[in-house]
Amino acid sequence: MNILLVVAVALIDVDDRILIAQRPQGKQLAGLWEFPGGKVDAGERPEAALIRELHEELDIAVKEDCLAPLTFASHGYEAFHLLMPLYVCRRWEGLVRPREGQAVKWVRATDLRNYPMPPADAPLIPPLIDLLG
Ligand SMILES: Nc1nc2c([nH]c(=O)n2[C@H]2C[C@H](O)[C@@H](COP(=O)(O)OP(=O)(O)OP(=O)(O)O)O2)c(=O)[nH]1
Ligand SMILES: [Mg+2]
Repeated sequence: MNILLVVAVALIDVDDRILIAQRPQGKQLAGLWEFPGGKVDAGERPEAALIRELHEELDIAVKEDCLAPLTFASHGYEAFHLLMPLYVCRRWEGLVRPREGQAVKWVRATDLRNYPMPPADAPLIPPLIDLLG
């Protein structure tokens, strides 16, 4: 069994809303809403991977000490087993600007269930509701 390590983040704004992004057409799980992030490259530290992904996908700069671990997803997909730490981040530099054509939305934790997400993400929602209400 192949374990795929993916890092993701709940970016939280001053009104306690969370950023979700819609996976672009042509990608696996296209159309579903996800937490920004992506695959950790070989030899890359998870936090460095997340900082890189946030720059690539959203054009923001995040400092490592602004990333706090919250929970993780562990989910068996057909082709691999996903292990995905979820960080929270309330501070970054720059304005969120989707660079890969993806739609983004700021939503309350209690509204996350209204957006179809990958199956791995369902267990991530209660800890976010606990944190933010
Ligand atoms: N970023 C992210 N990926 C998720 C979430 N939930 C979930 O099952 N995944 C899965 C979908 C993909 O199989 C994998 C992430 O892969 P990806 O294709 O987004 O990786 P990436 O950003 O590095 O993109 P790429 O360069 O490989 O195209 O994790 C989530 O909330 N956020
Ligand atoms: Mg990604």
